[in-house]
Amino acid sequence: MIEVSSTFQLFVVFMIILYIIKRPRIGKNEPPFVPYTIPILGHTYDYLFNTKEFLKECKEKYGDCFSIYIFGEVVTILSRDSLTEVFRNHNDFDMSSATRETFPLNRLLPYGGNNVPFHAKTAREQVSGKLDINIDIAQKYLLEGMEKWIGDCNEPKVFYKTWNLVNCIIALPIANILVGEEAASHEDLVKALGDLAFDLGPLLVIPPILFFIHKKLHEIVVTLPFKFGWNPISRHRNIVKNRLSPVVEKRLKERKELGDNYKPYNDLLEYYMNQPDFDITKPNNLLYHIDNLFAITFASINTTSRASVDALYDLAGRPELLNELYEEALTIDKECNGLVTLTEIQKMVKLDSFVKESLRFGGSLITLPHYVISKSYTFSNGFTVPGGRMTKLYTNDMLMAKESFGDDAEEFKPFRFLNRNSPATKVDRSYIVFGGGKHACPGRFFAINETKLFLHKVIMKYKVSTESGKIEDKMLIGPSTSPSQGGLVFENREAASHKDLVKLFGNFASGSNINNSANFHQKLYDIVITIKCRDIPMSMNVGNNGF
Ligand code: HEM
Repeated sequence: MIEVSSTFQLFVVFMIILYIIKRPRIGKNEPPFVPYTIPILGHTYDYLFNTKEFLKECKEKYGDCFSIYIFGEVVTILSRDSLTEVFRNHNDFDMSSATRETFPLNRLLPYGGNNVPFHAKTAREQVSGKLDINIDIAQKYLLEGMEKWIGDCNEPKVFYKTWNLVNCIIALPIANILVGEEAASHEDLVKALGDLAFDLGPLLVIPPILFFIHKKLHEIVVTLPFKFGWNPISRHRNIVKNRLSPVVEKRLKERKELGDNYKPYNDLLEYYMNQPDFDITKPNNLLYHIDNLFAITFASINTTSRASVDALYDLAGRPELLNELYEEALTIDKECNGLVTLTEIQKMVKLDSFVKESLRFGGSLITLPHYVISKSYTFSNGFTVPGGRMTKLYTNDMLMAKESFGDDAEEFKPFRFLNRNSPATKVDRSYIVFGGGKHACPGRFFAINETKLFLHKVIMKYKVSTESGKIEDKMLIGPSTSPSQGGLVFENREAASHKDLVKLFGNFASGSNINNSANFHQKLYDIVITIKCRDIPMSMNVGNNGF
């Protein structure tokens, strides 16, 4: 009994000390601080479990820029103009150090991988900068991946873990672009790269409860399992090392033997091999380059597959949109006989607008944390935040701004950006899906084109619908979202159309369509164009088509 009471006393003393140490200290001229009632916990509960309403209320009451108390620290939430200032002033705000706190990439990739400017240059020059070549590779392997993981679907097939499915398909072309066809012919390597981000994903969603005591504690606890054998990174690193070593050796031998006649490979591995610090005779040098490869893998595969799966759900819940995009796809596909190049992707203007709208509706409320790294920063609205302050961007508020997207900003309008000289890759003050300013995502040109190509191939081959028949909502996890896990139904277009045709004539023969011949003609026309009777002009009107 005495032991219980002394433990309790100790706990109370600990909490009092914690309260005193962690008391929010708000300086002069800071953004308004939102009052709270529960000591220590502050706004943490509302931020995690009532995020949408909580942030909305705060913004209505305190304006675009306000501070809250979560996980034992004061965090300043920024929207609209003050958010834009973060992107414009990269010498005052830093994202890497802020992200590292909850996602210690430096601990996960101990050999390398932390040189962000190098990855930005790599993505800009080698991935987005070689779009022509990379899109050809993407086309070949997207088709192979779709064949392998989705299949023919002559009978409708329902998929549930759709993000994983799409991630497998997206990983295949990206792996080929990163390490080349020879290494990427090994399934275990492609799987290692594809799974990398998913295996690390759980780290991102662990709420940093230990921040209440000390920030470092969270990192120690999160990386603890790695020390006891649970380390997805080292497992993947071994696979990639085993597959890349012989390829690297072969290329080095070719370089030596062929000299000036050596024909460089068009992949990122070749780029790494051309770096002055590439020397596999040095210990851990190959591991250093593999960690660099992991960093770019982490930035590219999971993000692109997320964009693609979100768009797929947005499409599947809207059959009329699918039909409209199918018409555009069919016209373009006919022009190039199914062999799509960058030029054709650029002609897919409706698809582009839809992808942009789908990304705008990503749904995550708060993203892109940044630390104030200068002594202090004064926003143009006059508020000052001190150095060392964590700021978080209320991106969803900006993406739903009526001032930028019109009065219907909160409505999903797939062709909102059509004929507006506003492609999905364009970053501007309010379209911040890819960040902004100096650090705006350099991989976005590739990501958008690959997403469009993937959707094009899916639209051409399948009828996609949600199993529920409704538009599926994303799952809100605190301030972030994850794709719906509702079933997606894939059905081969041609097989479905043949069945529809048999059914239509069956009904006609039994007389059930006899009183509605316009309806019969329209249905017949839809079916015929779907079966790729490509000589029928798309604009042909049922009223005067002579059926
Ligand atoms: C739809 C897919 C993608 C989305 C939504 C996305 C989003 C983002 C965002 C929001 C940032 C932070 C920007 C900022 O700090 O202002 C970023 C940075 C970055 N992204 Fe992407 N990204 C995608 C695809 C890719 C791809 C395919 C690559 C590589 C090929 C890539 C490479 C990078 C790199 C290297 C950075 C760091 C840039 C820097 O700090 O200077 N991303 N991305």
